[in-house]
Amino acid sequence: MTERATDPADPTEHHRATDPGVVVVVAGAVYDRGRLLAARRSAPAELAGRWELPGGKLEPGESPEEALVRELREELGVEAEPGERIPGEWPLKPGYVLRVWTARLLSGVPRPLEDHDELRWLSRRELDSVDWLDQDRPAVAEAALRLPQAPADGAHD
Ligand SMILES: Nc1nc2c([nH]c(=O)n2[C@H]2C[C@H](O)[C@@H](COP(=O)(O)OP(=O)(O)OP(=O)(O)O)O2)c(=O)[nH]1
Repeated sequence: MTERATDPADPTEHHRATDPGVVVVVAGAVYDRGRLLAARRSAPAELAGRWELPGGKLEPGESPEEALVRELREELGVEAEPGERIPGEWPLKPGYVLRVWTARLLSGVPRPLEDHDELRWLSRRELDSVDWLDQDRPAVAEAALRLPQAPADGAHD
């Protein structure tokens, strides 16, 4: 069984997830050095070849942040730390909504282990260079607004 949302219409809804009507998909706007991670789906056929934010369905008893950490570990082989939720909620297919959290890589190099066949790190000006799933575009636009500045060339820590 998959965990479901209470009020898919309420963008202020952060953590309640009990409505039997809607499946919550939690995805990560994973940032590293001023770039956003994009993942190309390998399945199902109708989504294959399109790009998305990595993540997956909230499982019963999990917080969204826990789900995100689990999904990024399973799909990409990395450890990540969730940050803020990106305000908003985006309908996917009927009965599914997308919620997005920012995330920062703690360790590992992302690899397309599950559900994806290619990964790319995109700078702000490269964000339109991949064919995002239509339903992800508003979330990606919001994620872009929060893209941390890349360290300046030659900058010292
Ligand atoms: N992860 C993710 N899924 C998305 C996005 N946009 C979008 O339409 N989807 C769809 C694809 C899938 O139908 C559904 C998420 O399912 P999934 O297959 O990624 O989730 P999962 O890992 O929990 O799936 P499962 O294999 O355990 O069933 O939402 C997105 O940005 N990220």
